[in-house]
Amino acid sequence: MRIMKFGGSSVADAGRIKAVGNIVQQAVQEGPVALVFSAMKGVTNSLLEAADLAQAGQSGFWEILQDLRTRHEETLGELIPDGDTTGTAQGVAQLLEELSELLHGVSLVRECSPRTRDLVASFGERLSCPIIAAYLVSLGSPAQWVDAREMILTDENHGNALVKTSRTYQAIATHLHAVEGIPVITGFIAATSQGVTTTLGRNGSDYTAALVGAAMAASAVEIWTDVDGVMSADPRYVDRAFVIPDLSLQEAMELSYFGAEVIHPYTMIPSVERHIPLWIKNTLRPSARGTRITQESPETDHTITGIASIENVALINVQGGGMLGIPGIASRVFGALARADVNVIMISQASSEHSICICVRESELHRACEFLRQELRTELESRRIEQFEEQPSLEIIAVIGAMMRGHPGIAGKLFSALGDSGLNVLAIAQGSSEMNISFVINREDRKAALNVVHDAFFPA
Ligand SMILES: Nc1ncnc2c1ncn2[C@@H]1O[C@H](COP(=O)(O)OP(=O)(O)O)[C@@H](O)[C@H]1O
Ligand SMILES: N[C@@H](CC(=O)OP(=O)(O)O)C(=O)O
Repeated sequence: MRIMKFGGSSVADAGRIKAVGNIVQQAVQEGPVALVFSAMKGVTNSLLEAADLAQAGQSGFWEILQDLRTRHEETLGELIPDGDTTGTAQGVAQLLEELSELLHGVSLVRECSPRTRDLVASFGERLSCPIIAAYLVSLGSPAQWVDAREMILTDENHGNALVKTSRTYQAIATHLHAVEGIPVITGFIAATSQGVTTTLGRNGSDYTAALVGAAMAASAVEIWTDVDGVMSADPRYVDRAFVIPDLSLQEAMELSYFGAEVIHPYTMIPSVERHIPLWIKNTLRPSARGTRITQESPETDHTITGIASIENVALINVQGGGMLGIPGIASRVFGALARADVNVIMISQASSEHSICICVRESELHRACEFLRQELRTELESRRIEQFEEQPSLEIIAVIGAMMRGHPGIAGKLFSALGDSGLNVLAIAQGSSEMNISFVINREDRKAALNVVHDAFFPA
């Protein structure tokens, strides 16, 4: 069985969905498939924006609701202009009515808990899948849409729920074996054992596909998107970015961790466990080979494999001569950030141990500093810590590659290229795996730095 996941870019409008229909009809000729779909492009962002507006008591969420209604009804009409879409249209209308009541409730109580946010975010996939399933049926492919909340079991960590994999694998296998025809599965969403809706983290439909692949012992998991594969850098910023033909799972994890949103970091885990190859394919150019991701480290004559970047990050710099003698200062810093539920993206510590530099998402900067100042208030008052500096509006860039391990001179080449271009580096870190070197720069230097590094390691 092939698991084929189509992201928001592949179902952005009726035209894209028709291209997906052609790809699916071809695939079905070759053997059994199960399909995973995301919300139409931009819908999840709109839903989360509507939740924020409703929580703030701003009426703008009504316009978003109306736009969603129009977009989904028009898409259904364009896909099936002549067939009977009454059932599907009624289902879409009912979902949108439910969403409307939910957002109205949020606006009345001026509160949107992480649990409620997950429920709001879930409507994107719940709207797209019935429409796509109805379209495939209209093409003569016996498709049946499946609500993944009935199969994927998670904990209660809303927004980034942890999957209970063994029970999930059993539930997926049981559920899908009962589906007649082609399963059209909602990506991104899941549920707790109490049936409360959760989500797998942004970009999480890839992970859904990998879970389905693992549960069904698939021959391959294919991530269909709008680029020819995993590229040597984000093609939106680096014109000379090229498709990486083969990637190891570890390299793919590093690239996705450091911002290559083309694939969700957790996607690789089920594949590692079950030796299932992952493919990144282009819905707009299905004949292109794509990128194959497997356990093996492919042969390459490049010293690095790719470059990734994470935008909207911030640095917290804690510095002071008095830090030298403070036992466990680092663990206290990490303890405070853990209590703040802040994810540390990168850390670099001066060898003199008198400074610690931490990189976090900009959206978590305020909370991180609040908890850190609380934890270090004694040292701050006694001036043993002299400096506590926050730097927002930054960017992390990482160079990644299995061949970097034990290959001297990469850091030198990287930072001399940046220095020669007058690009200032604010912090540096190297992963213990020696498969990545990451550094922090000002946000406005992002495009220049990505191209300088790409030219340095992949000269024309
Ligand atoms: N290294 C990379 N290789 C390929 N695409 C990348 C990379 N880094 C960032 N991207 C961006 O990721 C996008 C695909 O991810 P996403 O927008 O989530 O697609 P989908 O909606 O299909 O899930 C591409 O259009 C590209 O702009
Ligand atoms: N719709 C969800 C899940 C997802 O994976 O979307 P996409 O496949 O478009 O990245 C999101 O936007 O996060």
